[in-house]
Amino acid sequence: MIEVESLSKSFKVVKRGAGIGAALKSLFKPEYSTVEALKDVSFKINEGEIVGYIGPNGAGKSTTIKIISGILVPDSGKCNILGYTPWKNRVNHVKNIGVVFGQRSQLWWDVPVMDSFNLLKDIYKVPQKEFNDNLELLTSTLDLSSLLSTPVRQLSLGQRMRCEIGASLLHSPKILFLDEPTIGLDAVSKVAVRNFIKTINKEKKVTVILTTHDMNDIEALAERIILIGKGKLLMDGTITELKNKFSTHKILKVDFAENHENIHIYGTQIISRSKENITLSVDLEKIKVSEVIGLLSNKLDIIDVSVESRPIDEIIVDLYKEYQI
Ligand SMILES: Nc1ncnc2c1ncn2[C@@H]1O[C@H](COP(=O)(O)OP(=O)(O)OP(=O)(O)O)[C@@H](O)[C@H]1O
Repeated sequence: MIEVESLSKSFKVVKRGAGIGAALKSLFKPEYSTVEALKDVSFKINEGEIVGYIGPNGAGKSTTIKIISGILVPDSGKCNILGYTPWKNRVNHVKNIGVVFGQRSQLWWDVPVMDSFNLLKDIYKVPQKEFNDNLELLTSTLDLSSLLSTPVRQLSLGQRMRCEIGASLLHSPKILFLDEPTIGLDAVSKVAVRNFIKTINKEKKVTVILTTHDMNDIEALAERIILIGKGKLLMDGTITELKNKFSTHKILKVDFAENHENIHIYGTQIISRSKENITLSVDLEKIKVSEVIGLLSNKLDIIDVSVESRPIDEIIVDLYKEYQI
């Protein structure tokens, strides 16, 4: 469905020093340097996937999204999305895709949201019946009814983002590119946006490419992640593979009836303890969590047990460290 092959893109930027002298010099005698934003990036994405496209600041994520949505032309490489090359067949390509840039609005600032929706209907030539059906679905699932008559500039960030996502789907695209869709949203709005993305992926089979720094978005939505750093594609795999690779420890919390025993179990480290509970870090390469629970239950009257994996944010930090990005 989406085939990207050896994409490369560099930007020529003017070198600038600090101060007025340097500014004047760069105006009259500019010196240039080249930023290689993408170097030989290739991947394939199948219909119905939700792929998290991640990497640190400046990695090349937005550049990729801009190229595959047809906004930017790469220096070299190929891209085939549902039979079209985005930057060559823009008119046909944009009918297949919806794009949301969390940091930028596609809605007209001073007019009510509904007017923007109607304009998009005309731009994309959406048949009236399809538009009405989509509008009804989007209004109910994204809770837009009270927002449609409000000018965009009067909306809160969360309200605007719900309208942006609605706007991107009015023409029933098969693919959705989301660039930081939950940036700045509160917890409730984030969950609402995530649930909505899951719903349209399941029910309408919309394929989603999601770039975000919020690893909870990735964990909640994406089964597969593609990691990019310094313009290069570094890893392409499932979240489970990633977790297995970096989750060498689990946190085990055990509540028990009062106890005074000293607990020493091979492969574990005590993080905290009191009379009624203990928190252990379990080294999975040395011992299984179930074995630790078994050993503890021989000695103690256990009331409750919980096992936690390492938070995904910490795993990503390790991942970035491993690739030195
Ligand atoms: N229009 C431009 N002109 C010059 N350099 C650019 C331009 N757009 C991007 N770059 C450079 O290309 C590199 C990749 O930028 P890009 O915006 O794709 O990164 P990103 O992964 O989306 O980062 P972030 O997470 O910070 O949004 C950066 O070094 C950036 O400075």
